Amino acid sequence: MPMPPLPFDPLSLPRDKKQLRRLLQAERQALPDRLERAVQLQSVLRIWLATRPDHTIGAYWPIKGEFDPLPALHRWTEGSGHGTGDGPPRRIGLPVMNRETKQLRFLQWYPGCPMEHDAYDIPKPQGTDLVTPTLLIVPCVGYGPGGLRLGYGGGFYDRTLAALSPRPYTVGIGYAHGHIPWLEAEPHDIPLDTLLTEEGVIWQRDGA
Ligand SMILES: Nc1nc2c(c(=O)[nH]1)N(C=O)[C@@H](CNc1ccc(C(=O)N[C@@H](CCC(=O)O)C(=O)O)cc1)CN2
Ligand SMILES: Nc1ncnc2c1ncn2[C@@H]1O[C@H](COP(=O)(O)OP(=O)(O)OP(=O)(O)O)[C@@H](O)[C@H]1O
Repeated sequence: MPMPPLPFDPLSLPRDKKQLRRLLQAERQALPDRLERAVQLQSVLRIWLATRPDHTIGAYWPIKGEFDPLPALHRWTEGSGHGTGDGPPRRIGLPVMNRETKQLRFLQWYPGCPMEHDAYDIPKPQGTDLVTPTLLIVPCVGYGPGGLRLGYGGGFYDRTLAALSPRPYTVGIGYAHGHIPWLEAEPHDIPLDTLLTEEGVIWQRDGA
């Protein structure tokens, strides 16, 4: 289903990364039809997940108007191995920041599990099992060509991905207004494998 045009002017995006992050977050909060876009993105994510072989997925608890991936993921946990009905259990992990290494680890989450706040006041699971996701759902403030991602500027995902072996598959998720056609990679940027918006699978790395 095509969405109505976005009410923002992409030509007005500032070149300065700090200002760009701030503007895109304000645009996201101000999206007049964010609910409709979120519903559309839930369905894009749910359908895309059905193509994946994973049993453990790392996600995030939405903040600052981010898309909430947890409804689609919770539904995913209720299915099992490629529709055969009896695959291994499916698990969701949420990120926990390590202050020293500035990397993320993932603790199992299920609806109603014990939670506490992290250093940025983001809810995180408390005392649940550490999990090893084979797929990471990565929230994007913005995104550029070739799977390039703009986050909040902490560098947590890049650091985490640089340290992980094997590296999980990464799917970036965000609303279409976050498209920055001229965004350029910095040396530490690790491109995403796939990008999803409410408009569908908008990018996929060759061979991914
Ligand atoms: N929902 C969600 N959870 C997540 C992330 C994310 O992007 N989204 N992260 C992805 O890495 C990690 C947390 N990273 C974050 C980094 C910065 C800020 C933040 O609020 N930054 C302030 C500026 C703070 C400063 O300059 O010191 C801001 O944006 O106003 C929040 C989360 C792990 N959890
Ligand atoms: N692998 C790494 N090793 C060391 N420093 C890194 C690494 N990756 C990123 N950084 C540092 O983290 C900082 C923020 O990176 P960047 O601007 O790419 O953040 P971001 O991806 O937008 O944020 P986030 O992942 O937290 O949402 C940069 O100053 C960068 O030097």
